[in-house]
Amino acid sequence: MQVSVIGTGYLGAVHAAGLAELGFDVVGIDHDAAKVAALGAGRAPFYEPGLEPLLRKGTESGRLRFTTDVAAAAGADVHFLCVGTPQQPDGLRADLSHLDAAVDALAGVLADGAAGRPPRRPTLVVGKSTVPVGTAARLATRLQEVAGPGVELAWNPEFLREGHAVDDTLRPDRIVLGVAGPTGEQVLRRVYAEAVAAGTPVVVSDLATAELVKAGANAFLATKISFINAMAELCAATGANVTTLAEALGHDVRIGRRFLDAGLGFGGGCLPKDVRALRARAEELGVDALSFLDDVDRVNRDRRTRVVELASGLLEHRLEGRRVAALGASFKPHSDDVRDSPALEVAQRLRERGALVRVYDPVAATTAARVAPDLEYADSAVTACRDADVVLHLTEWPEFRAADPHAYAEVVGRRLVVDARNCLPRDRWREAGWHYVSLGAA
Ligand SMILES: NC(=O)c1ccc[n+]([C@@H]2O[C@H](COP(=O)([O-])OP(=O)(O)OC[C@H]3O[C@@H](n4cnc5c(N)ncnc54)[C@H](O)[C@@H]3O)[C@@H](O)[C@H]2O)c1
Ligand SMILES: O=c1ccn([C@@H]2O[C@H](COP(=O)(O)OP(=O)(O)O[C@H]3O[C@H](CO)[C@@H](O)[C@H](O)[C@H]3O)[C@@H](O)[C@H]2O)c(=O)[nH]1
Repeated sequence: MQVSVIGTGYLGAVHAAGLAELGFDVVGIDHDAAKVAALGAGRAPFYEPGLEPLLRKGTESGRLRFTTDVAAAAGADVHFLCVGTPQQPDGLRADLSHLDAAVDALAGVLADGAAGRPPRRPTLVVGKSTVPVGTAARLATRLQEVAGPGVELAWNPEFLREGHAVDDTLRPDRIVLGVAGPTGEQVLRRVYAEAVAAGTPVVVSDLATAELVKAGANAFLATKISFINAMAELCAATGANVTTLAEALGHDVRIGRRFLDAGLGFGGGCLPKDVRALRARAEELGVDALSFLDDVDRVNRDRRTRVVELASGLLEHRLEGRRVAALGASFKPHSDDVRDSPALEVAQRLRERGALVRVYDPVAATTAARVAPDLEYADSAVTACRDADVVLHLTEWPEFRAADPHAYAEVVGRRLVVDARNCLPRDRWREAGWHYVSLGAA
């Protein structure tokens, strides 16, 4: 089976490499020539553990290639849409212009009689991008108008996590198939045959339900994080400990411990924008019941302010010229993605207030420097801490948790640390002479 993957960013590049690994002939299409060149040479244009070996294996076998030319999709039987659906400038709704452009370009290639296209070949187009409910039905109509009735659209949302993307792609925890016609389920079951044989549950639905599964999953995860962060505020006000609280709540299997890590809150290219887009879409449809998502977003944004204020307070609210060491820049560990990164926002806000902020991140210095060039970047945590008046632990990379607080203590100006991810070994830091402050525990 020949497959095209349109949009080869964090989602599409891994999906394309994963499908080649499963034995399909794959062409990845993206209009970013630099990305295409890197991928074609077997190099990942972003940090994702395990992706490069897969890319190299695929490209060397000839099963995986990349191009900027959408006409290369003509020979494929299945086309996956993986382009971005970022936030519109209003900061709420999803911007579907990339997806519309990709569908229009693909429809032109798939139209009966288009150059290089065998006539009347049945074709499946599969949306994987995260979209507001109703998008798939609109795109299905658009595709059939331009490309003819032989082209069917399905929606197959993606649940991969950055930092675990390869494993999540090859061994997903569920497969959701939103289908509108006879071939969608049949073809996608062939695509995912290996995972299905290994016992991965498959949920088949209509298009709208599939779109809502994805939006619902991310909104639920975000709600869980904001819930524990709201409880962390209460812990801070009462001297209770949010980590112990989360542990005890998590023993109830109906609740579960995962996604109850209180701290600086959620960021990235997915959760923040998807929560806002779901809220905005519900409002457009006249459904007010999801208005609580405004609070989920507000609680989350407040965490960043709280860390800025905590750091400022420790420095007697005189930030001008004070040295701040920021440990972490990416939105989460094992990723170099700084889209809506809480860590980077805190660093930038302190810089705007006059602090001299030196950042260290094991992999995200390059991506961070692109969007925040006015911060200083160090090549090690110890270098970032040199002469610092306060140290902020902002992204929970394992190396920060494992570090010896004595090593940092020897180089800093003052032994003040804000553990914005609540996971440094506080007793060890205190024993090493640090004034340790966290978000949600005394
Ligand atoms: N990043 C994730 O972990 C993840 C996981 C699940 C779902 N998603 C969803 O997947 C979608 C893509 O997310 P991403 O993080 O990979 O975004 P991204 O910005 O990393 O990648 C999108 C890619 O699409 C390309 N593109 C845009 N318009 C194009 C066009 N007309 N033709 C060809 N290429 C085009 C861009 O150049 C870019 O390389 C979004 O809807 C996102 O919400 C992302
Ligand atoms: O208990 C927790 C868990 C996570 N986070 C933060 O939440 C954000 C998102 O984390 P995570 O969900 O692991 O990262 P993503 O790679 O953005 O993955 C989410 O977004 C993807 C894109 O839609 C989905 O495919 C995934 O299923 C969904 O988990 C990060 O900033 C984390 O630091 C917390 O603050 N506390």
